[in-house]
Amino acid sequence: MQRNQSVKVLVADDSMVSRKFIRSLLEQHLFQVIEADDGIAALETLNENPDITLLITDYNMPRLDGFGLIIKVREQKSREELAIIGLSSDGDESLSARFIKNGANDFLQKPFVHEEFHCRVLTTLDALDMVTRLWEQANLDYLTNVFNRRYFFNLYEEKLNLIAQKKGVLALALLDIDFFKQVNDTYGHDVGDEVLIEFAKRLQHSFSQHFTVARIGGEEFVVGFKGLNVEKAYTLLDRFRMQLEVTPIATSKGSIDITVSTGVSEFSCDENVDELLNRADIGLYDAKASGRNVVCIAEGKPQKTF
Ligand SMILES: Nc1nc2c(ncn2[C@@H]2O[C@H](COP(=O)(O)OP(=O)(O)OP(=O)(O)O)[C@@H](O)[C@H]2O)c(=O)[nH]1
Repeated sequence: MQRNQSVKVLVADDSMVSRKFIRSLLEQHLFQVIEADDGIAALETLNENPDITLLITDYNMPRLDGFGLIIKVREQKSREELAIIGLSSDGDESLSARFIKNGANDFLQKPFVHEEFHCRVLTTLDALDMVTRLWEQANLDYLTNVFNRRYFFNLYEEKLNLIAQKKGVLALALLDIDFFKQVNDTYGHDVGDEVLIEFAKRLQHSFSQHFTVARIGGEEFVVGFKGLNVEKAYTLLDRFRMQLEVTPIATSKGSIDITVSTGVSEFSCDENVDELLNRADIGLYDAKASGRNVVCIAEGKPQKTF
């Protein structure tokens, strides 16, 4: 029940009586309910509320019917992102199979027993939760909860091809916490973990609204700056570096001063992720060699803005 309070369900049905009835069943289980009176209104509502996780849709509706709605929705959202349950009072026995072929997760024939309705909704949402958990285990870093290496490489293989086709720009930063071994040696591995978690939070806070942040190794993180050239990325990264330097990380063993060294490279159309990352690594090597706590543009000289 507690989970249900955060679940938004969209009910698409042209019959107000039917919508109100389904709403009352869902609200008994504390779901948040939104209504739409046909397929077009449902599409608009889904666009305005990207956090809807379940769509319950009737088959016969004016303007756009249940099948048309599902086909349109599935162009944007997979079964793992948005669950759909089809409903119909039409006696056509092939409807359930057609609903599912078109992309519904499940189907219910009207009229239905309340208990069956609740079972279908809960089973569909449980399956969605399980897929989400599996996806998170495969793609998020277990310690810091930012994207992991696997996610980053998969995403960027695709992204670089698209950027090359469109002649877009992208800068890639490789960030490595300075003297991190000393943190572990002085305070213990658990405190080292606390530092990594807070460092990742700060990176996310600074960059993840517009850019991709991932942990790709022990104390190594990447940020992919799609749409930015290396100079613009440098400015953001150097601001991050300065803020980190003056804001110690609070841990269970007290505040710890941390600095970061960063290498940043700009995508050139004929390279893959490994090559781009290798060039950022050359920048990182320069940053470490020049004394750390600095951002270096790949194959360039260490630069500070002050
Ligand atoms: N606590 C913690 N430590 C980790 C984790 N992964 C890697 N490390 C540690 O990170 C440290 C990295 O140390 P080094 O590669 O020697 O680099 P450094 O001490 O940061 O020195 P520079 O990079 O040269 O500034 C090692 O001590 C690893 O054991 C982790 O998940 N948790």
